[in-house]
Amino acid sequence: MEPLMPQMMRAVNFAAVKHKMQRRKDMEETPYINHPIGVAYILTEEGDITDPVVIKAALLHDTIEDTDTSLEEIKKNFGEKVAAVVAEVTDDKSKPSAQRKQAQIDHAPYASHEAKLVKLADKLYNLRDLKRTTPTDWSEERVQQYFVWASKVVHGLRGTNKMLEQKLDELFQARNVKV
Ligand SMILES: Nc1nc2c(ncn2[C@@H]2O[C@H](COP(=O)(O)OP(=O)(O)O)[C@@H](OP(=O)(O)OP(=O)(O)O)[C@H]2O)c(=O)[nH]1
Ligand SMILES: [Mn+2]
Repeated sequence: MEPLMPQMMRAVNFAAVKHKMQRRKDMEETPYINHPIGVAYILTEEGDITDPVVIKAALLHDTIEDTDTSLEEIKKNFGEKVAAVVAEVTDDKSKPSAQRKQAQIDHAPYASHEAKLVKLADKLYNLRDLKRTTPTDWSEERVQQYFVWASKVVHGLRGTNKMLEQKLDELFQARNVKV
């Protein structure tokens, strides 16, 4: 087995190369790669997660959805397990947004433990990002709707990681969103 350090560096570099043209929707146009790195960091730092499959999947979680990356490419470079988790957290972008949002709510309870961890950290990052700054062209109502929707997805992810769920609940409660 290849040592862990080069394995992790390959994942972080792959994500950086794939997301290099992409920016977040905030006014500062933050580099998109801050998000997948931040999601992986939430898992190690706040979730106490050390499973390399989960951390690699977190680093790679938006590559298929948001870049030209194929599932085959993830398989070839990172193996079947990581690819399966990334596939599980990838929205079908050929579907309209409302259907994709509903699908996340419907599928959350049936996701693997690994995929649930990535989804919890992804939501935690994005909700914190909404607290930090509002994406350009989002109304206050849209922000609130995102919190309400995220709480429904998180409902289906419960029983996975106490610490992450606790921190998500604090964010929902601060917005008066029922948990
Ligand atoms: N809060 C926030 N989100 C931003 C920003 N820039 C990009 N995003 C991304 O936008 C997505 C949420 O925006 P929506 O309009 O609801 O989703 P959509 O792009 O998939 O239609 C998230 O995708 P995702 O990571 O795939 O997660 P999810 O929303 O599908 O769970 C998030 O990562 C930003 O500045 N702030
Ligand atoms: Mn994401």
